[in-house]
Amino acid sequence: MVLIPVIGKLVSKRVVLASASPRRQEILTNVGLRFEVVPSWFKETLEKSSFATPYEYAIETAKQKALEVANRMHLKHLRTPDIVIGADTVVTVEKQILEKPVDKQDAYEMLSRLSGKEHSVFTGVAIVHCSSKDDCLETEVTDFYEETKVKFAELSEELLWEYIHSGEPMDKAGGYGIQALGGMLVEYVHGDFLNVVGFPLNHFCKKLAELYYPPPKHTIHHTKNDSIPSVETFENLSDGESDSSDPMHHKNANKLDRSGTPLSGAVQTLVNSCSTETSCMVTVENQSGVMEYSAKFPSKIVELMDGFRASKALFVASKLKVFDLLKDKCILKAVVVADKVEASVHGTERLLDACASLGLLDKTHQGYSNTDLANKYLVSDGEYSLHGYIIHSNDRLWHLFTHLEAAVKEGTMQTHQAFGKETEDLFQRNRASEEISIIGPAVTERDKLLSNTELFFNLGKDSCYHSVEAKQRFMTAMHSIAKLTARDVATAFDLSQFRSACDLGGCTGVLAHELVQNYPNLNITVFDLPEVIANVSCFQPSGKHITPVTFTAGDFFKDNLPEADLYILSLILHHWNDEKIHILLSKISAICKPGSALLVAEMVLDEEKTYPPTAVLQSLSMTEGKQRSGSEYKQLLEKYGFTNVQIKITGNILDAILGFRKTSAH
Ligand SMILES: O=c1[nH]cc([C@@H]2O[C@H](COP(=O)(O)OP(=O)(O)OP(=O)(O)O)[C@@H](O)[C@H]2O)c(=O)[nH]1
Repeated sequence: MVLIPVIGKLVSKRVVLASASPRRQEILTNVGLRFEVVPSWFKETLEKSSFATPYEYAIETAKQKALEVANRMHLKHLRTPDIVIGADTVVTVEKQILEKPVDKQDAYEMLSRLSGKEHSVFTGVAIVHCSSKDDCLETEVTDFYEETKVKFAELSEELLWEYIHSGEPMDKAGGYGIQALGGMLVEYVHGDFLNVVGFPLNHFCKKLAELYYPPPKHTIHHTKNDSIPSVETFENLSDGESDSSDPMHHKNANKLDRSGTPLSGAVQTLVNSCSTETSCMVTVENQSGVMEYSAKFPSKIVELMDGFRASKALFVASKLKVFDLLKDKCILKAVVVADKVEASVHGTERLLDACASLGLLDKTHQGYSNTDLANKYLVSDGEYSLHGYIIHSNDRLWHLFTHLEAAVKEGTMQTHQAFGKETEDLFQRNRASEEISIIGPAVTERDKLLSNTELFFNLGKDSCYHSVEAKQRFMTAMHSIAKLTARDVATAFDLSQFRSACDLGGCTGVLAHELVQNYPNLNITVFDLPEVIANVSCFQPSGKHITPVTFTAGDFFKDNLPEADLYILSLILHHWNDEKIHILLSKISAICKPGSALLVAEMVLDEEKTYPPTAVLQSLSMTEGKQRSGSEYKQLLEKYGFTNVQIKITGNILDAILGFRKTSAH
């Protein structure tokens, strides 16, 4: 979901695509952009020889297309659009610019020129921001171009004419459609494929990111990401001042913020599917020149309404270990799966079909098999398995969230309603003792039983978690999330200056192991409650090159903390109330020597506190703690004597915040 936030910046805007090209419409619709289509009347008749380069010609044509639409809409007193997008694609070969063929002969000449050669495809794009002042249209144009090199195979006369007679070349720059039959003519493509098709989506998103997010602040560092388009390009961005969706407002922006983003990994993929807008408004002009709008399906709302069904299908398939059955390229028919999971054939078939529709399974006439996504994240013993977290979501969070209405009305967690009277009693007892604990550093019995594992999952205070089996289930859930996030947290900053680190509430030690991998000279201690430490052995990585991590049992509210140059709080702060945070951060601040540091890993909210959805939705559990924005984390760390606070939006579930201890105590 890395792209969605950038596209999402346009959600509240009236966006118009000034193009009749169905390909451009499709490319933009596919990524969830909501827009109207108003084809441009601008004639592509600019004098090519007056442009020094083909891309300048393409950019200018794109600009004129967009401006023509902006002006026309304004003049006709239609509500002025916020943004008009224009594009123009040309092909160049041997210094000649080729546009769409005018007839078959023209197509023949174009394709003959391209045969056996490499050529360039340029698409110029113009993004025109419009505003209306004193009834005058004001525009601000941002433009760019993208070049892709394409090599054609040698084309025989017979093939050429057959292709031309297919009719495909006629509305396409250079006389071919790479996305269809024309793809058979192509030997290689160097660069953005979609640019050839008519719209350079990747570059467009980068441009939006530049426009809608201010330049990086000195306090926010950017994180590498090995996927393209990368987090670096869209993700490690910070929103601006008051109106984060207006590029004009970003020019002087200097507040800390996170990008919008999602998401990498399976959890983010799931969240993404809920944050996508896929409806598209098409505008057509009727005989009397009046624009008519026809709204397509409100897919986002439908997706949200169906969200619970999709979640439950995933949960049940995971619980029945369907994805384990179908791992290792195994293909099974529904009847076989039903037999193995001891369920009805009828029900299993429906469940498998649901999973196929959600992109978790592939269905062929041979049967069902895991998609790559399922193989990576849903098989229970996979390296990055989310199975533990999914089971936890089904067994615990699902029940909590069925009481959301009451939770909202009362403003409290609904653990007692969800899990029964016994829980309620325990909850009450702990509430009382918690109040006492605020006065001093003592913690409740319940707190002692909880590690950050539980806190992250908003488990609340219910007795079911006292059993060893239940604790291991939590730890498995926590472990799976840590596996997904540890790498990005560990590499968010250069930590090579530190010799010792202590991960407070570090649970099974996933982050600790990742840190040692990256910094082999780092001695790291995981400090967590005795009940947690007692269960960590089965979660440890094996192999001869694994550097050991030290596990120390203790309570970070009560006991002395191990000495270290670097303290780590991963998924701790968001859970606790201000009093508990005061106790903890005062303690860390006091033990930190000048030059040592505190690394915090949390989901960092944007300044409006509406992004990322994972964090915002988690707040609905009504725990005592809260999610914070980048500026709030900065302030919090500074309050406890940490300076030079840096924030990295990783693009993963967890972001990273690093602060250095000042020379004198605060
Ligand atoms: O491989 C492919 N190459 C090009 C195309 C399509 O070609 C046209 C390019 O023409 P232009 O940029 O002038 O755009 P129009 O279609 O005329 O629409 P406007 O309203 O924007 O002027 C474009 O449609 C590409 O998609 C292709 O499909 N495959």
